[in-house]
Amino acid sequence: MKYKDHIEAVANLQPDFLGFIFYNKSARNFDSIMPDIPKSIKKVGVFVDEKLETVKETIEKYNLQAVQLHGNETPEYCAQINNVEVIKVFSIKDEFNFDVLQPYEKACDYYLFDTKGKLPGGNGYTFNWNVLKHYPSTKPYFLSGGIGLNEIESVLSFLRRQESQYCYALDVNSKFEIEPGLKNIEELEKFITHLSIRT
Ligand SMILES: O=C(O)c1ccccc1NCC(=O)[C@H](O)[C@H](O)COP(=O)(O)O
Repeated sequence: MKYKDHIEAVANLQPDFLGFIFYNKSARNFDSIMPDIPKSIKKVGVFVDEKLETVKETIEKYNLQAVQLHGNETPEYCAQINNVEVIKVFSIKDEFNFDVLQPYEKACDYYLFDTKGKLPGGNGYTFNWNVLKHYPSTKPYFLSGGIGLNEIESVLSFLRRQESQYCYALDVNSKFEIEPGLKNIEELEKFITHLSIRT
């Protein structure tokens, strides 16, 4: 299957967001022609401490609707990205000081909680979601990090708990891959089906 057809197969699953990695140290770095994707799906550019100008140019070039920032981007940096949604990523292991969110409250649209690991993203491990019992904000957040088919029961259990009140989306990646950048469509389909029938 051509890469373009593969992306279209993922888009056929009708996710709310579809991420494209713009980080040349990643094995998933996107350096291709953007296929036509239904307008209902937001195309997300994933960046790590990228130059603001490059982020803005990439938004224009690929007509992105959101950016996901995995580096040490400051609130001031986030605030300078206009006309698209800004998802600021925070990496968590066993503990997290939620005070760091306060300066970002006005500067971004969503938080994304990922697992701290060797790489700035795509590490394939879950973090201790109990940490989110102390989530102090009302800003919607994405839950991410190591979520795969084996996590369905724990995700469903999490979604029934109070700390998931502001959980807006689930972000999945390496646990659904045949190889970096190539998703397993059947497994993604299973995941979506299980979650939409049983929540
Ligand atoms: O996936 C990458 O290669 C990557 C590299 C640099 C920054 C971010 C990256 N991925 C970001 C994601 O959105 C992942 O979905 C998120 O980190 C969770 O990944 P995984 O643990 O593999 O589910």
